[in-house]
Amino acid sequence: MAVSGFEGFEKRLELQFFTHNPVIGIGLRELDFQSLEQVLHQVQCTVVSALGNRHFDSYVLSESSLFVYPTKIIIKTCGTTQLLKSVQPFINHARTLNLELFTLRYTRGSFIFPEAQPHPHTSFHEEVMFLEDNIPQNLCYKKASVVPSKLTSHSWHVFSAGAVEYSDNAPYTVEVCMTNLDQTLAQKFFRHPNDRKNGDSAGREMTGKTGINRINPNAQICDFAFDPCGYSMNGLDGDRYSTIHVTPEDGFSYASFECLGSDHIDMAEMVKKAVKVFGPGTVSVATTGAGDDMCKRIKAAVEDVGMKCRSWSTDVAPAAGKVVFQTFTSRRRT
Ligand SMILES: C[S@+](CC[C@H](N)C(=O)[O-])C[C@H]1O[C@@H](n2cnc3c(N)ncnc32)[C@H](O)[C@@H]1O
Repeated sequence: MAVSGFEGFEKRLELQFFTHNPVIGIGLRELDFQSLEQVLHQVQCTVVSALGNRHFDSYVLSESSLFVYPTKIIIKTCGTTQLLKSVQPFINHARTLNLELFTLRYTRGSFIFPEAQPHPHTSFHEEVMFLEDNIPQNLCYKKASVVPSKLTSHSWHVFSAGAVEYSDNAPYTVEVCMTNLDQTLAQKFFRHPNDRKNGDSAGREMTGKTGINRINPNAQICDFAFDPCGYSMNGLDGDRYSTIHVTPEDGFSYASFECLGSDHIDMAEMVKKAVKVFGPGTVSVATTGAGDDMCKRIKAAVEDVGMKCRSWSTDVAPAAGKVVFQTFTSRRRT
């Protein structure tokens, strides 16, 4: 944990694999728990809770979340974890299952405590160099971008690489980062001393009391409350995941909401409900692979809960598609 405070902003890595085998079966889900733990050990985090369904496995980590699909891995870690150290081990494990990497996407916001980050995360430049050194040569459609905003402390860092160009039918993702949480709402993510609960039961209680369970009522939820404070959850709704992580400590409070998009869910409504849970002073929304209509709907939904859009920036990467980065500040608190 950083000396100055806990770094809530996550680093997120998405790895997509392909196989020449026409029958994929459970693919990467075949990796045993011990192998996953070995990779997580290099990243410097552990599994605290797990839940799977017919489509994928989800793990709540001591620092955020891991999702394993048959041909895709999404891992998101915060604090001073060394996320990019998982790239090579995951590629090697996948090879044992005849799966080859064909796209990689790394994203993160701007750290609150950048000076506390260890190698290979001391700067975006270092992260990009490390990635370039650790991905196969055939991932030739590459781009690194820092997508700016009008809020100087918020920019969106994206590195993507693919063996093929981005295709429009890939699902879109929405990554919401919130800082300066309303103190009364953040207090709900502190445990009561001597509550005689474990991380799972205290997490379940927070999920209900904060309204997180109403963001997507169809989702199965795997939740965990840290001691004395902090909360993480993974939501499973068919083949779509969602995830929330909360650092409630005043001075560096942070919460994130992330969800995989589809035509079957009202994403804008979900983002709106998630922002309402935390009453943040600042919100950023990074949408990857969605159309402008969806981004406009999300903007309107966030503005509906007392936020004002301050900036809207766009970047296009050959392997990731269009990235829209929007920032908002609270009308109430400015
Ligand atoms: C892992 S959670 C959520 C992470 C997420 N990226 C975020 O900051 O919203 C982090 C919160 O849990 C608290 N916490 C308590 N014990 C922890 C532990 N053993 N490992 C990581 N975080 C812990 C931290 O102080 C922080 O408030």
